[in-house]
Formats: sequence, C-alpha cells, structure tokens
Amino acid sequence: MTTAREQLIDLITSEAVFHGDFTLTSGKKATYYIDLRKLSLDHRAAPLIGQVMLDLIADVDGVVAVGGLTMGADPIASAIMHQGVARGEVYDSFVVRKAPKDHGRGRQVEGPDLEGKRVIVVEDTSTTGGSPLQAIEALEKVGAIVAAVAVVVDRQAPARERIEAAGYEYRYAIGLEDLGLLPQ
Ligand SMILES: O=P(O)(O)OC[C@H]1O[C@H](OP(=O)(O)OP(=O)(O)O)[C@H](O)[C@@H]1O
Ligand SMILES: O=C(O)c1cc(=O)[nH]c(=O)[nH]1
Repeated sequence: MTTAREQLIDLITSEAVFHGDFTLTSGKKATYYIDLRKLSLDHRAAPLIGQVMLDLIADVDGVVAVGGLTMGADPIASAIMHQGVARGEVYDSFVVRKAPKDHGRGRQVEGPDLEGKRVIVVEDTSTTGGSPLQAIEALEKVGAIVAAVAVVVDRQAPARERIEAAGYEYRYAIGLEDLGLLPQ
C-alpha cells in the first residue's frame, strides 16, 4: 500500500506542477510553479496533506497551534487541525493576515490567543522563506513562541538558510527531488 506521502507526491506531480514563465512572490523568475492551493483545497489531497504534516511535526513538543501567512498556509493549517482531531493529536489553527485588519479588533493574527503559546508556522510552498518570516514577526508581536517552520514543498531556494539564520528550525515534507524538478 502506498503511504500518504507517496500519494501526495503523485498528486502534486500530476496536478500541481505547471511549466512556463512565472514571476514568484519574491520577484524571482521561474520556469515552473507548484500550485499547492489547487490540492490543499481538494478533497483527495487535503487529508493527505494533514497526515503528512502531522508526521512532520509530531516530535516538536508543546505545540498548541499551527498556521501561517494567508492564504497558502490557511488550508494547510486546517488540514493539520482536522486530521489531528481524527488521530487524537490536538492542534488549534490560526491565520496571519498580510497586514493588520483596519477595522474591528485590528488584529493581524486571527484565531486563539497565542500569548506565551508554542506554535508552528506552516507554509504550502517555500522559496525564499519571506512569507514565514513575515508571519513570525506578527506572531512574536502577540507573544507567541515559534517552535519551528514546517513546509509542505521546499523549492530549495534560500528558505532554509534564511529561516535558520533567523534562529528558527526549518523542516519540509517534500523536496524538489521527490517531484523530479531541479532547483532554480
Ligand atoms: O518563500 P516565499 O518567497 O515567501 O514564497 C512562497 C510564498 O508564495 C506563495 O504565496 P503568495 O505570496 O503567492 O500568496 P498567497 O498565499 O496569498 O497566494 C506561497 O503560498 C508562499 O506563501
Ligand atoms: O515563490 C513563490 O511565490 C511560489 C512558488 C511556487 O512554486 N508556488 C507558490 O505557490 N509560490
């Protein structure tokens, strides 16, 4: 029987890798784009993402919540939360807005109160690591303790180096080699 990770790799390879000329969040150019939103919002793939990410973060102690910079991170955090409940591993989820809300409570981090709580920043695809670093800045402003950054697909651009240089643990579930792609 194939594992959840193997099934997820098959789905990403066949349905979420697009070839062409792309501009990335960082402004870098690339000849392929991994559109994980296409799968994190898909009923076949979302439970697999939840399971693979639960396995990835299982040994990080004392974590009460997972989430990241909206919107790529949002369905990843939800998948972890829902699959976690099914496994008896309880995580809440949170959403970090790209900027604080300009009305209501003016929050940038939405969800449970995270002051003094250990959290994991999640991400769908990581290239430069700028998005998780932005999420970390907002989380630390509300007093959260970031235990690690956990990513579904790592593009082998400088995300690991930047996040580790900033003092945070970085781990990922699927690398370019798993998808038959070369770093750019
Ligand atoms: O490692 P980085 O250089 O930060 O790039 C990766 C980010 O880019 C994508 O999000 P995008 O900025 O396209 O926004 P979205 O999630 O709102 O679609 C992706 O979901 C990551 O969050
Ligand atoms: O760097 C990015 O912006 C990026 C690359 C990628 O492959 N997929 C994605 O969603 N964002």
